[in-house]
Amino acid sequence: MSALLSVENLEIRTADRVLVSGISFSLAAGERIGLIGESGSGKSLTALAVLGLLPETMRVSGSILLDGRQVVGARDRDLVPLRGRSIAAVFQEPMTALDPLMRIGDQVAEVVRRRSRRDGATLAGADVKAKVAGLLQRIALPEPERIARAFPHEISGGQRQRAAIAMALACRPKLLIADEPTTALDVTTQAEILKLLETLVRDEGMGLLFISHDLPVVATIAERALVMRQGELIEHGPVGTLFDRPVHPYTQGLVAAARAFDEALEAAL
Ligand SMILES: Nc1ncnc2c1ncn2[C@@H]1O[C@H](COP(=O)(O)OP(=O)(O)OP(=O)(O)O)[C@@H](O)[C@H]1O
Repeated sequence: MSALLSVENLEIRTADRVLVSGISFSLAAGERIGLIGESGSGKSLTALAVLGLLPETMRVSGSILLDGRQVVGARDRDLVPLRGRSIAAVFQEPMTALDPLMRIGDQVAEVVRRRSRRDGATLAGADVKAKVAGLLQRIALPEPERIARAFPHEISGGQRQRAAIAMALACRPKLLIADEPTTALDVTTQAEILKLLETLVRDEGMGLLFISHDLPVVATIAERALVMRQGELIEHGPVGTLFDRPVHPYTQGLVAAARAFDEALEAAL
């Protein structure tokens, strides 16, 4: 089976610094991969490269084949059809995806309309409304009708992230990139959003590239994980193996820290 995403020897540099180098991995349709590493290790830049959204000042080399299309070196207008149909993203701060001056329901409706136009269909107003209601229901928002009428600042951070997820879902992408989607939320909301993402990705058969600095969080949602450090990929494998038999001292440190945290938590209970 050919990969949905295949990254080979990716290098990202500015005029005077190599920020990411020698990254190679592939992701099959429906597969869930975690990208883990400390702050500044190059996770977000790798994700932005896959989305074709790196700042213009950065030079990219290597190959990123997404759904059969080469992203490296592609013109932005050639990538527009890929975004939304093949790939969508959810970021740490939901306000990056939301328009502060537009009601939540209208924003989701906009994506539903755009997606159906790309499929060559024009939906009637009532059909759009029904699809928006269905999406808001699927992301388990309380009072979906009130939230559909609300502006982003009138709902909570967790609700905003759910709305951003609804917009990504409305694209029906083959691959979802989730870059630290729960970091800005409190612990209970984090767990709820993780569960929601996991269910949706499984139900839709979407591929997932889940970025986090938190190994236990990655372990709950991904099948395989890639560990990055200082712009390089230092270890990868099934999450169970990484947890039980980490090879690189950095990964060993991550596992030890996660275990120590678990033990401290248990002792406190
Ligand atoms: N626009 C930019 N210009 C120059 N350097 C940048 C830019 N964006 C990121 N970097 C640098 O590239 C490196 C990788 O950054 P990146 O954002 O990918 O890290 P990360 O692993 O996602 O970190 P975090 O977990 O903190 O988000 C860092 O050293 C960062 O300072």
